[in-house]
Formats: sequence, structure tokens, C-alpha cells
Amino acid sequence: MLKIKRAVSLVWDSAPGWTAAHVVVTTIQSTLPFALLYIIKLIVDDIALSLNLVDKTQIFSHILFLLIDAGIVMLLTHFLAVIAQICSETLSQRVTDYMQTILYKKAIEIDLEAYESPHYQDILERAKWEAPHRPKRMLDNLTSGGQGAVTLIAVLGLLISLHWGLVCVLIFAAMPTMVVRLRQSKVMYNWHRHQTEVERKANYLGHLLLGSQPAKEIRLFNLGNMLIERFARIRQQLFREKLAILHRQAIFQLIAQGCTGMVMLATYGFIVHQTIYGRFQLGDLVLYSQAFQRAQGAVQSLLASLSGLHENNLFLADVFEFLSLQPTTLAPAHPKLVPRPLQQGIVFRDVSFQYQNSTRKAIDGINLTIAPGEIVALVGENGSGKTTLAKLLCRLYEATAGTITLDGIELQHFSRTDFYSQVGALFQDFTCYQFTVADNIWMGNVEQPFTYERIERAARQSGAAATIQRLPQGYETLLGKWFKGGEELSGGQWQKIALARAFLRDAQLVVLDEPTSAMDAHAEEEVFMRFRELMRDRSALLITHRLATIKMADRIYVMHRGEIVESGTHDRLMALGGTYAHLFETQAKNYQ
Ligand SMILES: Nc1ncnc2c1ncn2[C@@H]1O[C@H](COP(=O)(O)OP(=O)(O)OP(=O)(O)O)[C@@H](O)[C@H]1O
Repeated sequence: MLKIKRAVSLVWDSAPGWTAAHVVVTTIQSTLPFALLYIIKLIVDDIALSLNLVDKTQIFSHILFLLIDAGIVMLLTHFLAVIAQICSETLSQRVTDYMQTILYKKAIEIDLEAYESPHYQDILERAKWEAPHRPKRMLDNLTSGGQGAVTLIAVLGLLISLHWGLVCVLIFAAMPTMVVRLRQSKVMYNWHRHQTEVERKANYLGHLLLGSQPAKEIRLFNLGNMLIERFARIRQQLFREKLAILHRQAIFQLIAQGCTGMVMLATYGFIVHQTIYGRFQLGDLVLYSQAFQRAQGAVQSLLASLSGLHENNLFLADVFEFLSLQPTTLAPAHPKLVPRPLQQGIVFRDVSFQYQNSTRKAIDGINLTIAPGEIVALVGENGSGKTTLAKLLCRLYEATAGTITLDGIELQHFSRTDFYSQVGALFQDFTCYQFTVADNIWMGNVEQPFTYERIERAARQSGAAATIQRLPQGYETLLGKWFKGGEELSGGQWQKIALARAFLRDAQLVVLDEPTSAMDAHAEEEVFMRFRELMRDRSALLITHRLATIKMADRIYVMHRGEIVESGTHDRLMALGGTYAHLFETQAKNYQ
């Protein structure tokens, strides 16, 4: 019941005016057949009366007047049908848009960690399927159920006057179908829920086959047919399972309808029997069998609405399950303000972290400091935990043990918005927004007004300015190939734009994970030459495999299997002759 109320209020919130119009129009629609029936009854009464009259002029004009009324009701019925369709379609659209917005808002609230959980992906997927149409369907069930109930109440009076037992027969006859329908909804729902991951696998294959990003490899490695076969195999499996359920349901439905049919036949037999033995007139036979038929139709429509309500209720549970998700890390009740400017900087104390569903720690017992104005570099082999450490510093994940403090205050004590406003970051998997160049850079700090002056400065700092100048519409050039007129950039050029985005943020902490990996040696050198100047009052964490570029770092931490194994300046680490010196010499040798 609560879910029905919540679904209706979602529909109402999406478009109050259209919801009201939809309900009013369908209510009027449901009363019109009775109005027409009543007018026809008046016409029949007049005709019967006219048979005994000598002067039929007056009664004929009255019948004409009633006929015009009937015509008006018919016209109104057609007119309302058109209006009802417009209301229904508009409302469906509004509900879909509204529900999608709600889903997007909820999705951005959830912790990043959730995206690594298949369970979360399943919940999200089901909510995406069901949210756009289930609330509106529920409203439709309610209105059509209401219509069925009105018709039923109207004919029930007639049936009771015939025999009260007929009403019981009507309800009894409907029972088997009702039970079967409720069971079917439950079986189908459970099957859908159970199959979410398999459906996601099929969708993933579809994404590989249709997406622009995998398109190159699909062609080069001739993966198309293999992926299509995998897709077809999954769809076949889903199809077979669904068909088996539908077969079983068809058998149950046939049995239920057979039972209903037999009860109905017996009832008609009873009415005919009563007529033959003179207890009913021929007119009664017609009237009561009509009434019984209508009542049966109304019961069927009521049942369809009730089982629809039941089904939509089940599926809406998936939407509400998603909407009820909460971030695992709650916002502090009394958040502290991020110190501006930083005095002591950032301190990691015995920090460890283990990813969800992972059996080992990605980083273990990390101790590290970044003072204000200091550039700290992280180096180490693949998978040693550098990016994980950067993500913890950006508070994209919470440490499983230990503390990370900013001027002595643990990161959890800041509101995320305030903390994020002080972080400028560039990760390896940065996003290439299919927007204009200016938008791509401005998105580094949308809280600040859009000004070309700031955007151009950030572009100069990242080395993107020269590339942008050569674009047909400069900063107003649309990037990417998704939309008409878009210009595609090279990997290194995209990286410069993304770096400009990180620089645009007026942040005290800058985190750069392989910021120049796609740039040519000349561009990279330019970026790092400006880097010290740029980071003057900021704290920077820099991750790179290109050791030549980090000689200028104030301190270098060397990571190995989640731990810090060495730290110090370039010169000190070289003198130490350990992992760093070995890595550096290996790289240097390759350049000789
Ligand atoms: N989202 C994740 N879920 C589970 N494990 C992860 C996840 N991301 C990384 N890991 C694991 O954590 C460890 C550290 O990964 P991380 O990305 O921090 O390494 P890295 O030093 O940045 O590597 P690279 O130099 O290749 O970028 C690896 O063993 C990796 O398998």
C-alpha cells in the first residue's frame, strides 16, 4: 500500500497538472457509457409511451431532443478519448524524465566504491529498467481499476435484484484467474531479478559491439562474430527460460479460464432454465444476461488492474531499493572548514586500504607527508598502490585503517563539497567530454563564473593553448565525434585539456596521476618546467613512471606491493642505491 502511495506521489510530483487532468478525464470517460445507456432508456420509454398516443408530434420532438443528447454524449466520448490519449502520453513522458532525473541525482550521491560491486550494478540496472514506466503504469491500474469498480457497482444492483447468489458466483468464478495472475507476476518478477546479471552481460556485449571506444579493436582483432555469438548464446538462454515460464503460465491460465467458463455456463443455464419454466420473462433473460456479461467484463478489468497493481508493486520495489541506497560514509553532523591556507599540510599515518571483494590490501601501513608548497612524487612498479593512495588522498575512498589529516584534521570531518573544492586532480582514466574546449576546461570549476580569461590561463599552463589556437573555432570548438561538427583530438592533446581542467581549479591540493603519459617529450618538459611555479602555494602529489621528470620533486616515495620502501630526494635515493636508483638507471640506460 505504501508503495502505491509513493508511486502515485512520484507521478504527481512529476506533473501535478497533467496527473489531475488524466484522472479527471478518465473519470468522466467512465461515466459516459452510463449516461448514454440512460438516454437510450429514456428514448425506449418515450417510444413505448408513443404507441398509445394519437398526437405523436410532441413526443417525437422529445425523442429528437434525446437523440441529439445521445449524439453529444457520443461526440464527447470521442473527444475525451483523444484528450485522454494526449494526457496519458504527456504524463508518461513527464514521469519518465522525472524518474530519470531522480535516478541520476541518486547515482551521484552514492560512493564511488559502489561501482565496483556487481550487486550495486544489478540494483542500478533494475532501477534503470523499471523507473521510467512503473509509476505511471500503477496510476493507470488505479484509474482502470476505478472504472471497473464503478461499472461493477452499477450492474451489481441489477444482479442482486435477480438473485444475490449470482454476485457470489461472479466473484467465485473470478478467483482462479486472479490466483493464477498473482502467481504469474511473482514468478516473472523473481525470474527477472535473478537474471539481472545475465542481462547485464548481454548489454555489455551490446555495448562492445556498438560503442565507439571498442570499435577499433573489434575490427582489428576481428572480434565481431565471436562477440555476436556470445550475445546470441545469452539471449537464447534467456529466451528459453522465459518461454518455459510462459508455457507453464499458459497451462495454468487455461485451467483457470476453464473453471471460470464452466461457472459462467452454469449461470447462463440457470437463467435460461428460469426463463423456460416461466419464472423470468424473455425481456428479463436479455436484460440479466446482458447485465451478467457486463459485470463479468467489469470483474475481469478490475482483476487485471489488481494483478497489474500487484506486478507493478513488485517491480517498483527495485526502484525504491535503489532510491533508498545511502552513501556508506555519512556527512559529518558539524563539518569543519578546510583550512585556507594550509599550514602543516597533509599527513598519512599508518594508512591501509583494501578494495571491496579483494582479499589483500592494496596499500598497507603508509606514512607520508606533503607540506604546503611541496611537490611529492610517487613511483613504483605497476600495481604497487600509487593510484589507490592518490584516490584515498582525494577522498574517493575511505581508508580501512589509519588516518589522513589536513592540518591535523581528519578528512572525514570536512564536508565533501568543501574538501573537493580544494582538490584539483587528473587521473589516468580522465574523461573526454563531448563539449566545447572552453566547457571542457571550465568544468574544472563550475562554481566559478565562466570567464575566457581564466580558461585561457589554465590552457597556457597545461600547454593546451597552442593546440586550441589551431582548432577551427578556438575555444568554442566542439570536441569529439559524437556530435555534428566535433573535432577529434589526439590522446596527448586530450590530456593537455584535462590537465588544464585540473589547473583551473583554485585548489590547495593538486593530485596528478601520470599527467603527461600521452604527451610528447617536448610538451612534457614544458609542463614540468612550469610546474614548480604553478604549485608555488599548493601541495602536489605527482605519480609518474617517467623518472627523469620527477627529479625536481621535493620528496620522492617509492612504493612496492602497497608499501613505501624508500623515500627522500632524488639525490639521496640515488646515493642509497636501492629500488629507485635501480629503476632510474634502467630507464636512463634505455635512453643512451
Ligand atoms: N577498483 C579496484 N578494485 C579492486 N582492486 C583494485 C582496484 N583498483 C586497483 N586494485 C588493485 O590494487 C592494487 C594497486 O593498484 P593501483 O591502481 O593503486 O596501482 P598503481 O601503482 O597505480 O599501478 P599503475 O602503475 O599500473 O597505475 C593492484 O593490485 C590492483 O589490482
